[in-house]
Amino acid sequence: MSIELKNLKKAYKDKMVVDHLSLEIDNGEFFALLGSNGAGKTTTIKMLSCMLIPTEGDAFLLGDSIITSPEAVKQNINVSPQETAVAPNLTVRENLEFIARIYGSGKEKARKMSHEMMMEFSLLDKAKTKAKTLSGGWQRRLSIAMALISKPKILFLDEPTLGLDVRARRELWKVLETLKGKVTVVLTTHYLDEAEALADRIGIMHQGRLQALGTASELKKQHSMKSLEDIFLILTEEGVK
Ligand SMILES: Nc1ncnc2c1ncn2[C@@H]1O[C@H](COP(=O)(O)OP(=O)(O)OP(=O)(O)O)[C@@H](O)[C@H]1O
Repeated sequence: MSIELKNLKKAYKDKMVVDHLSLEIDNGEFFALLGSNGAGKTTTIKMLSCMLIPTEGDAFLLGDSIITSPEAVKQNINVSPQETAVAPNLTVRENLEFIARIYGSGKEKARKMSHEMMMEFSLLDKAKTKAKTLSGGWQRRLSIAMALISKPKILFLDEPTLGLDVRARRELWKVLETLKGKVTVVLTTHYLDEAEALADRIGIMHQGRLQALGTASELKKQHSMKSLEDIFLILTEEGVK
């Protein structure tokens, strides 16, 4: 088991944002969390990545509790957040080296790891380009490479293809596909086709609760519907509890 959520809850005053979420995600699984705006996806990811303390409940990442062992959890994870994490005035290579150094690599090792990452992510010919001059798609690609340079066992991707054009999205999908089976990935997205194309399993959240869970074909079978979009619309309708 890679990730185990046990009755995870987050409330702001009397507003329940994540409502007793329980879920298990396997090692190497590519898991997509869907839900409309405000469903609680980002809050869930922030709690799992120890950026936000739950109001109640707990989660275990590779056996470590986010409440009692956040430092151990942080050793195994990384996040590519919604707002891209790249330093705009550093080049692609410098951004990667900077992160590798933060994670404790010496100068030579950081250089070597950055080179490997640039090869893996087809960033080599952009090595000397300042991040701020890259297109949104390439910035996001760099942000994911930066998140992977620490060799995390679990990677959280919050809306990785937000704002990208169709071609840039498809290009990024190819990159994400190469992660399958190697790293446990939890991805949030508003693109249902993205979840269907990439994820082993999909969870649909609505008002802080998990309304559905399964592979795309299981969800279609369960709801006797051909399209994930129709299922999503029914499960996330106003007033549905
Ligand atoms: N610091 C905060 N104080 C009060 N309410 C908050 C705070 N942070 C988030 N919320 C509320 O929690 C709810 C869930 O937000 P969250 O960002 O987790 O949703 P989401 O599913 O990621 O949405 P989106 O798809 O729009 O990114 C929203 O109603 C949001 O307004």
